[in-house]
Amino acid sequence: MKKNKVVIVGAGMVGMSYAYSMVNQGTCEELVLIDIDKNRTIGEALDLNHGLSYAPRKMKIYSGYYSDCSDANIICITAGATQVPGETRLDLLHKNTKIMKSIVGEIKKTSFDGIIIVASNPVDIMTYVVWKASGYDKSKIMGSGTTLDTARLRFGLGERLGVTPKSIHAYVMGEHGDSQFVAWSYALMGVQPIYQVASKKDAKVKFEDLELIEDEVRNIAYKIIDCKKSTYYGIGMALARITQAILENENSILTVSSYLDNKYGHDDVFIAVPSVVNETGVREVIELPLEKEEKDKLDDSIEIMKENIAKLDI
Ligand SMILES: NC(=O)C1=CN([C@@H]2O[C@H](COP(=O)(O)OP(=O)(O)OC[C@H]3O[C@@H](n4cnc5c(N)ncnc54)[C@H](O)[C@@H]3O)[C@@H](O)[C@H]2O)C=CC1
Ligand SMILES: CC(=O)C(=O)O
Repeated sequence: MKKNKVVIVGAGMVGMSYAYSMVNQGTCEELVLIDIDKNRTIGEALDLNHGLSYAPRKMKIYSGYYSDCSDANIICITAGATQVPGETRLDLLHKNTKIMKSIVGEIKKTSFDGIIIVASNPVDIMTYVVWKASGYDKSKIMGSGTTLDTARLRFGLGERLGVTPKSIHAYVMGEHGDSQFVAWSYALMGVQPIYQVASKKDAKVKFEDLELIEDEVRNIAYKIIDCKKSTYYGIGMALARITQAILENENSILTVSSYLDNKYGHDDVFIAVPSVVNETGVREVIELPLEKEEKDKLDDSIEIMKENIAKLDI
């Protein structure tokens, strides 16, 4: 039987927040850290090991090498450059493409046949790059997509409506970036459509607030980057959630960045859409009949992805 093993490539703020979330949640049995900064992985592995006395399960955590990928269930790529204030995620396109290609080159030298999760930005395009450069099955590669933005939306709506984010069932779709959008026509508070909630006379969230909330979600990473240079706890938790869905064969619906194989009228692109995630990777992309305005936004987002992919040599 295969081990329950995760390899993180990129032991920076995102990689280590993800690792810390997994140690706290007992997500996997074996956790390997890889980074071009070998010393950093040694220090991080020691630090995490010192928390194991208080963790929910026994784990093996160590600084490793690409050869450790061979029998891994999941490789999560969190390596790469980050935005500085004023930069968009798309500004990282060329720098991080180079890094993705070099990492995939190393992974390909091993007999790895598990699932790859990509978090490095611009994540939808980096997921495409990893797929193209690896030649692996498209269903076995996914990006973190808008799992973080979806969590931000649920938090923002939950706060305003006075309910836990866990009872908000709403999705951010499209690019993990400036062209993302909320599929409001499918947003629910519990079992009540948000449109219905917002139409009440004494509503805590009114129709005119929806656009403001959507803008806030779209732009909140810029605010965090201005305040503290980068964002990492939220994505760390989102990556741990995706990992759990894979390792536990959950068939959970998550807005990962998935390959569109003639879905939503598109192909040859990875973009965030609700997808069923299990031990095989993306089992299925869910094709929602979107309202026209939402479908136009998805089309625009995909167009931006394709324009940027066309600039790359992969
Ligand atoms: N998908 C999402 O929702 C989010 C994505 N990100 C992205 O995650 C990425 C990482 O961000 P941070 O961890 O904050 O950056 P960081 O600078 O803290 O860490 C990056 C790590 O990557 C390592 N690295 C660079 N090139 C490498 C290579 N070729 N092989 C192995 N390791 C390499 C560096 O040594 C460093 O330790 C960025 O691209 C950032 O934009 C950040 C937040 C949310
Ligand atoms: C940096 C980034 O992609 C985020 O926090 O959404």
